[in-house]
Amino acid sequence: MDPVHADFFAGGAGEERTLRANVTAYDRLRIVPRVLRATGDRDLRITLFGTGLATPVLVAPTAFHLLAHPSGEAATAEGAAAAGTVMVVSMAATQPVERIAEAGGPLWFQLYPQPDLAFTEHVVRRAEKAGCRALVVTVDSPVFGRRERDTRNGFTDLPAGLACENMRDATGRARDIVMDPGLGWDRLGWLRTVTGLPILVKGILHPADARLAVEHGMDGLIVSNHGGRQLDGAIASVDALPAVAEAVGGRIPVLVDGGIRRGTDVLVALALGATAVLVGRPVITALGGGGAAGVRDHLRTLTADLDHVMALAGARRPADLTPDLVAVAR
Ligand SMILES: Cc1cc2nc3c(=O)[nH]c(=O)nc-3n(C[C@H](O)[C@H](O)[C@H](O)COP(=O)(O)O)c2cc1C
Ligand SMILES: O=C(O)C(=O)c1ccccc1
Repeated sequence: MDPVHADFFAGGAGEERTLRANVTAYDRLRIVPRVLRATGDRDLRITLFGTGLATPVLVAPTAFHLLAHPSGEAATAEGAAAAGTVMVVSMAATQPVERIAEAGGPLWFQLYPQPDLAFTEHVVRRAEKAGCRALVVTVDSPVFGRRERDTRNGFTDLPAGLACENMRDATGRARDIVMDPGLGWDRLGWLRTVTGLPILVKGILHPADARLAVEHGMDGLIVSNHGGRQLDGAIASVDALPAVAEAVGGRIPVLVDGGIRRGTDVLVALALGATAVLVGRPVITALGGGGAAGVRDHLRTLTADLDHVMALAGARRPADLTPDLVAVAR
């Protein structure tokens, strides 16, 4: 991979404190296993918004897959489908959602609501028609994070010949994605009138915002700091999870992403109140190294690792994972 693109994928905002914290937070969380629970074989299947999944590990929305592999997002979709899980297609995907959907599903579509409402509605319609089963609205990006690796490398845009294919308007031109500092809950209310798809808000860290998400009729939320790429210094996502899960109180599914690398990380996240987790950078690495098969194998390996550590912790199903199984190391 071009080192400039590798830096784009790997990097975070500012000092990269939050990027690191997402991973190191899991180092401080220890599992308090149960024994003699006679769990037998594990069953990792979950159902989200009516879709049955083989695993509680989903693919997070990430931009520009054609920079990682010549088969791009289509290969990621094929790999996720083979592993029996959801791929969240980024609004900054480098292939059309229709083509990605041909390669595999189930898909959800990630949206940065654009100030141009008619255009936003057009993008939503495309995602719906392509068969996407939920919308993931990213709300942690009122402005674009400052990623200093990209600044140093002079990486500002996609190379010639590549574009955000789902940003094409009626004239066929691919528009730039606008980060909108004017985005508020009213716009999510508007979006609700535009689509019948389930809507998840991505980028919740504060329990008060989690309560607002429920009050505004959101169908799910994702505890996330955008993989440390937006607000450097933001709380690690797994550290924010318990208070958010408590505020939601089981009314809607709570998902989490950021720093999930091992089965034990998934176990801890589910125990602290997540219904499912999403994985970002490891999927890009797997895509770059092995295309669709790489993505499939990565997701299967992570799921097998989860299965293994659940056996060791005395849990049969994701629902068996409760907060008492996690202690903070001193
Ligand atoms: C290269 C890259 C591109 C990303 N692009 C998007 C995006 O287009 N939309 C979005 O909502 N999140 C985006 N994210 C954030 C991810 O969805 C996710 O929150 C994060 O990567 C999870 O952390 P992890 O990489 O440690 O697993 C991106 C992350 C990376 C690393
Ligand atoms: O890099 C990102 O994290 C991201 O969200 C993004 C959004 C738009 C274009 C490119 C990347």
